[in-house]
Amino acid sequence: MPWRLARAMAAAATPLDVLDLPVEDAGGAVLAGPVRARADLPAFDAAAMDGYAVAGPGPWRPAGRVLAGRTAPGEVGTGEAVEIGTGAPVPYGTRAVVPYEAVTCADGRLHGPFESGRHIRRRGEDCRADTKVVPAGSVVTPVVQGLAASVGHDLLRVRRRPRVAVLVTGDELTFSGLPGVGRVRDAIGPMLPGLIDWVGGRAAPPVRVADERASLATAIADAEEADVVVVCGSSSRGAADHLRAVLRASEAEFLVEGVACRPGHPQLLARLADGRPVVGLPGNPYAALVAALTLLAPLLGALTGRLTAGGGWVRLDSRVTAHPVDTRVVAVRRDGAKVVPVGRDRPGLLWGAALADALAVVPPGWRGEDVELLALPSR
Ligand SMILES: Nc1nc2c(c(=O)[nH]1)N[C@H]1C(S)=C(S)[C@@H](COP(=O)(O)OP(=O)(O)OC[C@H]3O[C@@H](n4cnc5c(N)ncnc54)[C@H](O)[C@@H]3O)O[C@H]1N2
Ligand code: MOO
Repeated sequence: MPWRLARAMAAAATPLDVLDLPVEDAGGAVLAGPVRARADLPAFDAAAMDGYAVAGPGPWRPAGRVLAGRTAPGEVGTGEAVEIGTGAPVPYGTRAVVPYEAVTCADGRLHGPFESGRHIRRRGEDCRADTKVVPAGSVVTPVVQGLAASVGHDLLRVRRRPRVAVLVTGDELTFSGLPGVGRVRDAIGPMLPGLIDWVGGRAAPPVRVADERASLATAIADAEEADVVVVCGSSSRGAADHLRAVLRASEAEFLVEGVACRPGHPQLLARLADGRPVVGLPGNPYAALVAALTLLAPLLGALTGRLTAGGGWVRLDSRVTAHPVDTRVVAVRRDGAKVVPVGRDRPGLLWGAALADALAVVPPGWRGEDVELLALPSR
């Protein structure tokens, strides 16, 4: 299947259910509806400077004080100056606030410039009640949490974060210490939880599965709590690769079975009989990363209802060569206005991707047109 179509297949999943979370706990979730202001902002006419609220030109006679937090601001009359703190509600009749620095005192009178409307934040001037301030599908970032609180929200309606089971196959894998003859350190188990979290899911700790058909079938069946099951390795056609056979035997429906891309062509997406998706990632770690960004990231994005934020389209260094029929996915970094290949991105090696700013999607037969960038997790 062409790379772009495979990605679109993954992105067609139906979003999960919604829940209301306290603003403080909603970080990282995706908004199920827009955030609307629940009140005018500011909610009252307020001083923007520490100084004096006045009703017209000076000189003024000092007439009391209002500090922030007061609810009854009183009144300011002609020729009066009410001392006021930034953020405090201005007294009725205020036409300007004159900052302390601009005021001098002589003969018991205050003197200073008067400019009608100056240094008053009028009710609703930042935003009116019911204005949509953040669109549905946005990620609740720390800034969104702050804004949501400013406009009066205690709870935010978000999509449930998909729970992802990660099954790591490969009898040759070791999980600590050095690789050696016939022994390969698991690199996908340590990579996936952070990547899944970054795209809005929640990964359970990776589960090791022996290269046996029955073990893989049992592990998939046991992952019943998961909204998505990811199988690492076992995606190809070798004697120890059982994923396709297990899925066929369980009457799963294949949505994507192989993608015309390099690396990562054996990746797959299927739907279990109960509707839950299974993503098969190739065992080669860089191929697994490419597949995770091709199928898993758009799938989790769709389940959370996340607005797709592409990495943008850029001009790519002409040293990159295209493949005649497959899409190439290449580790790149920005170098001024250009994007250049990092190298060290063979299927089994994460070195290039670890140094890269993004992965560039180079279509088959590419001849120098702008290419799409896939963002990589930055932390
Ligand atoms: N006859 C064919 N053989 C292969 C094809 C093919 O089209 N026809 N495709 C090749 C490509 S491309 C890839 S990628 C691999 C995919 O294989 P699997 O997904 O079945 O994975 P394994 O065979 O188990 O492992 C491949 C390779 O990756 C290493 N590996 C596996 N898991 C991990 C892990 N968690 N961390 C680090 N390294 C891992 C494993 O030791 C192997 O070296 O198939 C090719 N063959
Ligand atoms: O397509 Mo494989 O996934 O290159 O290593």
